[in-house]
Amino acid sequence: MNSAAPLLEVRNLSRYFGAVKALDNCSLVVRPGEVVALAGDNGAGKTTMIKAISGVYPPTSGEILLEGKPVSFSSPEDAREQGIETIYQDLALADNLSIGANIYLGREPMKKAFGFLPVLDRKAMAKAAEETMALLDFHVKRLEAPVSNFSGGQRQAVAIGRAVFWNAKILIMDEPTAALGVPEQRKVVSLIKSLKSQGKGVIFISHNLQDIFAVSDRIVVLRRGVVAGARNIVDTDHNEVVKLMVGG
Ligand SMILES: Nc1ncnc2c1ncn2[C@@H]1O[C@H](COP(=O)(O)OP(=O)(O)OP(=O)(O)O)[C@@H](O)[C@H]1O
Repeated sequence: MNSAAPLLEVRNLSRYFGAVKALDNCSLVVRPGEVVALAGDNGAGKTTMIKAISGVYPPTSGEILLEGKPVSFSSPEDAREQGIETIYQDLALADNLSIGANIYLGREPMKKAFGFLPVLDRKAMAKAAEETMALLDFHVKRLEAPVSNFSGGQRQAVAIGRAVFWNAKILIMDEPTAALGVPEQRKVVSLIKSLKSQGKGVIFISHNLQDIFAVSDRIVVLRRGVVAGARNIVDTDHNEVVKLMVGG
């Protein structure tokens, strides 16, 4: 059992959209090196939960604590700066750019050429790409190739690498394996394991119970906006999780 102090604590979080209680009094905890799966049927509140944690929606009520301190986020950029990075299914990569350029996307490193002219620091980008991908133990033949050349799993690695490079403490992943073939799903599962070993906290949404059981320490099941159950993965099985998801 992981008894470290929580990296992230969500306390009694609610988010209403008019009369719709998308999330009602939901709590969860993520410790360093822990993977927490967020599961639930369509409309259960998973997306609302990650959007509330990542600064997209202010909660209607409740508290978010990061390393024990209450935080509030004015935007996803603000959440990112405080260490919470969300990777959506579209990955937000610029396809025509290299891994290094994607890592620095919107935060391009500049250097002075000839003592005065600011130019892109391509060496810094290449170094970031090399070091980050090595840290994730993920290897591609040509680091400088546009990321459009890469497979779905490799692109997922680039998006994860970017978050790691910028010191994310918590990575939230929305269906990271959904659009991938089986070998690529395995790669992403091993990437998530490497995040664990670096002490990151991971929250991931998945409909795929096999992936959930392969990589998670705990599972939080939402149903109609409330936490239907939270289990250590070793204490539950597919049957129980499905029951929690559908109710009754
Ligand atoms: N912006 C919004 N305005 C009004 N209602 C919303 C909004 N976003 C979500 N909801 C409602 O809140 C509930 C939870 O939706 P949410 O998208 O969080 O579920 P989900 O578990 O992510 O579902 P899915 O697996 O289908 O993506 C649903 O009833 C949804 O219709």
